[in-house]
Amino acid sequence: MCEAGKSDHHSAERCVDFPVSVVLPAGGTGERTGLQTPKQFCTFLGRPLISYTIQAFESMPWIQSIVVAVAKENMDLMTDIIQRFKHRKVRAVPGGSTRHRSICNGVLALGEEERPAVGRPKVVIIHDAVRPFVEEDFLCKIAMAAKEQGAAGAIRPLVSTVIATTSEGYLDHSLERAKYRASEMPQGFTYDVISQAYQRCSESDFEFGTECLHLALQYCGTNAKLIEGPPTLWKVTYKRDLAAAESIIKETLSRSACVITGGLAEAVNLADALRKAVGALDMELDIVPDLMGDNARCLLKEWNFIQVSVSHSCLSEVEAILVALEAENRALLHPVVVIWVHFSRTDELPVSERAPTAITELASTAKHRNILIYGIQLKQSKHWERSASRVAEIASALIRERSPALVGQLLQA
Ligand SMILES: Nc1ccn([C@@H]2O[C@H](COP(=O)(O)OP(=O)(O)OP(=O)(O)O)[C@@H](O)[C@H]2O)c(=O)n1
Ligand SMILES: O=C(CO)[C@H](O)[C@H](O)COP(=O)(O)O
Repeated sequence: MCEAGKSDHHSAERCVDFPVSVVLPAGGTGERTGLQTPKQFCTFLGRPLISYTIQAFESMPWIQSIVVAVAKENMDLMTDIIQRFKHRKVRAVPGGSTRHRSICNGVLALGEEERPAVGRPKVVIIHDAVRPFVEEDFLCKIAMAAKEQGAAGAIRPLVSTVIATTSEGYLDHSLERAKYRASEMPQGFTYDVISQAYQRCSESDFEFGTECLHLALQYCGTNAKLIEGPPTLWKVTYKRDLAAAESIIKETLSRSACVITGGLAEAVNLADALRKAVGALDMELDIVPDLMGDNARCLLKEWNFIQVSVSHSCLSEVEAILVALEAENRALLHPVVVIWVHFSRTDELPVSERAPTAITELASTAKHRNILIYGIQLKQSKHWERSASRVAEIASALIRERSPALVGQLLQA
């Protein structure tokens, strides 16, 4: 059995040693958001929601292929998203007029796979495109249970009581809440169970049904294993859910940063003071002298960089970070934040007066490459440690907000 709870690719790969493919229904219009754009194509930090969901699955090495079912009118848009964000395992197929029809098209497409390297899957995971936060250890449990039982699905406790109403709008009866669960996604099925369920189900199921697990039970006699999932599995349904999703994405990107000091004693002291101060703001800092050799691992790990420059140094250190980030193609999926902290001596003219436009110009070029540069200035003085906690507050706010409007600004600590 899987070493449940461990979110590392290797343990998941050891557990899931059979072919798994994913169907993402993304053919809806998102009427309940009240927006023109279907919610799966709404963008967060410059990237559509559907790309976040795809990326979550694509990053798991044991997922062999992903089929996305989209409305015909959005097929070009979807193809563009797949190319722009370099999704490698994905194929788009036409969706249907209901969610079940879209899922069925995706399952059929898995059976008609033409690429010889991608065989018919043992297990098919079905997951709404509008649930972007899927964790590997949980998905692993669903895949394993689906292989063993034929079907498995995520559940959550109900937050409200479910009641039945009379046709006149009065209370008929209420259900005992503790006995019931909300059925969420992902769900997993053996390929044979889900394909037979869709071959056998009725037009009425296709038109009005909302539950794939029910089709497996009714048409294949397969009782699904139910597994309680994390709260982040919730479905983006209303406009407020889009704001909540954006806030979770920003929070995930803001947990840590890499501080580059150049090895100078004053910069290292400042970096240590920053580390203490951001600790109180729930952020962790890695402090390195440069991004060479082993330290280059920060380029692969971090979305945020703080370059501490002392005295007369210029923006060349920031330029070097940009070159390194571009070489790694780091800003493809998320905007990367680079904060230049300039620590000047008391007798020195502030950068804002020496080279007022340098940071603005550099930031404006970098912004087109999805790298957001901000500047913070502080002077060495007896009270510089107090200023250091101010730098930490400003840096943490810039990292959390990732505001394109503030790029190129040189703020005073
Ligand atoms: N004909 C449809 C309808 C829905 N879906 C997908 O099923 C998932 C869950 O459905 P839901 O949240 O109901 O999405 P919408 O149908 O788009 O929303 P609404 O009901 O508010 O219109 C979404 O990823 C949606 O794109 C689909 O693939 N094909
Ligand atoms: O969670 C579910 C799985 O059983 C829902 O049925 C699914 O997400 C469809 O959503 P909606 O009914 O809003 O189209």
